[in-house]
Amino acid sequence: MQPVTIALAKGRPAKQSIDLLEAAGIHFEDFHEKTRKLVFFNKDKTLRLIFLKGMDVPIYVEKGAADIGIVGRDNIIETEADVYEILDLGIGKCKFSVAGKKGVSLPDNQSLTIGTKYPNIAKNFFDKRNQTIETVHLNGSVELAPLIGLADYIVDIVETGNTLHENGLEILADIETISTKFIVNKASFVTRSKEIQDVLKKLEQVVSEKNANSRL
Ligand SMILES: Nc1ncnc2c1ncn2[C@@H]1O[C@H](COP(=O)(O)OP(=O)(O)OP(=O)(O)O)[C@@H](O)[C@H]1O
Ligand SMILES: O=P(O)(O)OC[C@H]1O[C@H](OP(=O)(O)OP(=O)(O)O)[C@H](O)[C@@H]1O
Repeated sequence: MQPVTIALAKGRPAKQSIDLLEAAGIHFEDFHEKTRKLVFFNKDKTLRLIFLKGMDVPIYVEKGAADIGIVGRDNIIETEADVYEILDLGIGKCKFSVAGKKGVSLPDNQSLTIGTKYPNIAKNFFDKRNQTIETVHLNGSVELAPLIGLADYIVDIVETGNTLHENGLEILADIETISTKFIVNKASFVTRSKEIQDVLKKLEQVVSEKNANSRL
């Protein structure tokens, strides 16, 4: 039998995701924080872990190249992947916001230029306001765009708000909250149900214990 493949997003929440798997008793051999390897197996080779860019995780899962994905909801919404979103892992918590230079308002009656890593999310938000936008698709340091005059506003992730604050920007509207999700390929959910439920139940247990402890 093929191993069940778990696609895990590299980047910020990767360490916390691995810690959750470990706490659930799911260990991958030879894995260590500084490794450059991208594929790992558990001891009995029933599970395979692959590391990839967050934006690629929902694609791998939708196409069945991975059965399970552990990835930020930002990537799921942006890619519009057709997958089951099963469990909120309670990590990687942040939100999507529209921001601009301090003191500048967000007009609702004119076309705007928006700098963002997430053009679909930006477009969907402004579509709902019946507002046309031109997006400038950026790959990072998005907060620079309004400062340098590349775009009037940005749509980006905000966690502490420090990056906005330190660059003289402020939130003008909140779009939605984000966290890291456990997603599953729709066909695998049926064909590999037993193996997937086994991983899911272990993670659910760890997440609910963490939530209970944080309420104490
Ligand atoms: N400031 C933040 N606070 C909390 N979670 C964040 C923050 N920024 C990003 N995230 C979450 O962590 C995931 C990975 O973010 P990170 O910025 O580390 O990715 P990255 O690897 O730099 O991105 P890219 O894939 O664009 O190179 C995001 O998809 C999002 O879900
Ligand atoms: O509200 P804060 O806690 O300041 O976090 C928000 C920042 O974190 C993310 O960027 P990241 O650090 O991933 O860098 P990037 O510019 O390469 O996307 C995001 O794009 C913001 O810039």
